[in-house]
Amino acid sequence: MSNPVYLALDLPQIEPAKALLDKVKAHIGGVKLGLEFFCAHGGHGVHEIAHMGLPIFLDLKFHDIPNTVAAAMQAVHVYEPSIVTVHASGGRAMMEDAKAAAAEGCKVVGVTMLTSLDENDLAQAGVGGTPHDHVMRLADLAHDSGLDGIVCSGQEVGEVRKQWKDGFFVVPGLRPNSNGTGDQKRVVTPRKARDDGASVLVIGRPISRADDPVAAARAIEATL
Ligand SMILES: O=C(O)c1cc(=O)[nH]c(=O)n1[C@@H]1O[C@H](COP(=O)(O)O)[C@@H](O)[C@H]1O
Repeated sequence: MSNPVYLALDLPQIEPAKALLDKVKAHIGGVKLGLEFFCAHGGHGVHEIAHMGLPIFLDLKFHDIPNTVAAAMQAVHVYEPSIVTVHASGGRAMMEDAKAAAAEGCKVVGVTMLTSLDENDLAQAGVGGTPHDHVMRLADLAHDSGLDGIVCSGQEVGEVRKQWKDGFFVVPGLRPNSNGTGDQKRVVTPRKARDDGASVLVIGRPISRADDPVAAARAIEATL
């Protein structure tokens, strides 16, 4: 892929979302439509964005019993996504069935530990060890379940890439500088994530909330 940046189009209104995408599309490689977009605009909104010509990453983070996730995976064939997310903590049978139900050529990736969490959050949930341990454990499970790759932070992607050489790794929680990490706790720069082996760089607010989104997208592209 020439440009690994997928813009997270987390916007509550469809027309501003389309206008933003139209402005920055020359400087990104794809678009990520997540829970906020899907709940606000539904399948119709996905089709409208797909018509703009960029690959679609449908980030609905499926997490349910295997039968339900497999049916949901079949239902999203209609959007022809290039990437779909499930939660790796949904377990082996769920991931196996999700991958079996995915369309040919669609990458199914397992969300390991959200980039908004740190070691304290793990401890509060009763999970021992470091984020690194937790991500590596779930990466092994996702690999053994036949997924194409995982979602993890840029702080782990280098180690995961060493273990899973042909994996497809999606990295969010990216900040081009130290300003405004917001709700993200495990952040790195886009350049570091790419150098450490990320396949896709998910970037939202550093572009969508910038005073000049085109300049922001261009500046990120120039660092890669
Ligand atoms: O699956 C994701 O895309 C995801 C996983 C994760 O661990 N952390 C994470 O931030 N994301 C998504 O990546 C995007 C990050 O947005 P920004 O923090 O605005 O760049 C959001 O759309 C999140 O839903």
